[in-house]
Amino acid sequence: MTAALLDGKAIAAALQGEIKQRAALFAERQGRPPGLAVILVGDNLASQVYVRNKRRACAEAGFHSALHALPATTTQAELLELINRLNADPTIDGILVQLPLPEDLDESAVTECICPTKDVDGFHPDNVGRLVLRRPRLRPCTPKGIMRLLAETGARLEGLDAVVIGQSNIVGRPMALELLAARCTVTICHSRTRDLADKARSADILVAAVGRPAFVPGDWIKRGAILIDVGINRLADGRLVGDLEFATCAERAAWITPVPGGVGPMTIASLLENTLEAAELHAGA
Ligand SMILES: NC(=O)C1=CN([C@@H]2O[C@H](COP(=O)(O)OP(=O)(O)OC[C@H]3O[C@@H](n4cnc5c(N)ncnc54)[C@H](OP(=O)(O)O)[C@@H]3O)[C@@H](O)[C@H]2O)C=CC1
Ligand SMILES: Nc1nc(=O)c2c([nH]1)NC[C@@H]1CN(c3ccc(C(=O)N[C@@H](CCC(=O)O)C(=O)O)cc3)C=[N+]21
Ligand SMILES: [Mg+2]
Repeated sequence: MTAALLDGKAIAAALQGEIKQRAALFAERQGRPPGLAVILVGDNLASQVYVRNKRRACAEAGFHSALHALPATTTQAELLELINRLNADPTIDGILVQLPLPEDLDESAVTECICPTKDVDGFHPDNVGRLVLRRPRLRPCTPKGIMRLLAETGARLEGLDAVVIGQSNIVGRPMALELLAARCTVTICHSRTRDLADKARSADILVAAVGRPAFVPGDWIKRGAILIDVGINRLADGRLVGDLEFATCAERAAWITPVPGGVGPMTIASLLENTLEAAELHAGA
């Protein structure tokens, strides 16, 4: 078997086309477009690339976007003051603070300062709690985008064995909750997991969110599995690769996401979708 490619780039482009139309309708009715504020603290190079991609997507979809690029020396008080100003700004529907933050800043205090209806990352405890309770409002972008990719396979998810490698707040945990809501049987693995290869081999759906190049070899893959590669790893030669050993994994799987062009573009499409949903909440639409 050779896996079919789950083309995130193409699926995200189609989604963004629909979002653009909905945004135009919103702007016509409300007299303003949906607005996203992105806060970037310090000069992390990868973060600059992602932020550029996010702002480009906003422009293409007809959203208002405002970049707040702050120096690495920004204090916690200054950052919270900016967030409070954006919380009160009626032209801004979504606020995204690019992570990771420089060491001296407190990520959870910053996340909790964002108004939950403007939390387009879905990281605020209110939104996390809502996801746990299966009454989601704003859902974390990467897992949300992945659920859309899974829908594109046409597979019936109910009852499938899903294995998530990685338990971070931004990817692994919300991913597991999304899969559970779809009534998969979910296993979450991490750096202390024993017999990881066996766990992976049991997976009908395998999501790798580790951050190590080619971490998952082909002989960990069940034949016919759906493989989702979240990892974004920049090699010394400049190439971008995922967490899966792509060629050997693709030999066994039914579906596989490429890196680049898989999960990354879906994350950005979900961010736009969340910003539009937040705008609709704010407009009472
Ligand atoms: N495509 C996209 O849209 C996005 C891509 N990413 C990428 O996804 C990757 C993961 O991101 P993120 O979740 O933030 O990363 P984190 O570093 O926060 O989490 C990595 C997870 O992998 C686990 N892990 C590390 N080593 C092993 C190991 N040897 N065996 C099993 N598990 C292990 C860690 O376990 P433990 O908890 O025990 O330490 C942790 O849970 C990165 O490459 C990141 O760049 C992230 C966000 C969006
Ligand atoms: N508050 C916050 N929200 C995030 O959503 C968030 C974050 N912080 N910090 C970092 C991670 C990472 N992330 C990515 C988004 C897009 C691509 C993306 O566009 N990837 C392209 C290629 C990008 C490239 O060329 O480097 C692709 O996979 O095809 C990747 C990674 C969002 N994150
Ligand atoms: Mg992290």
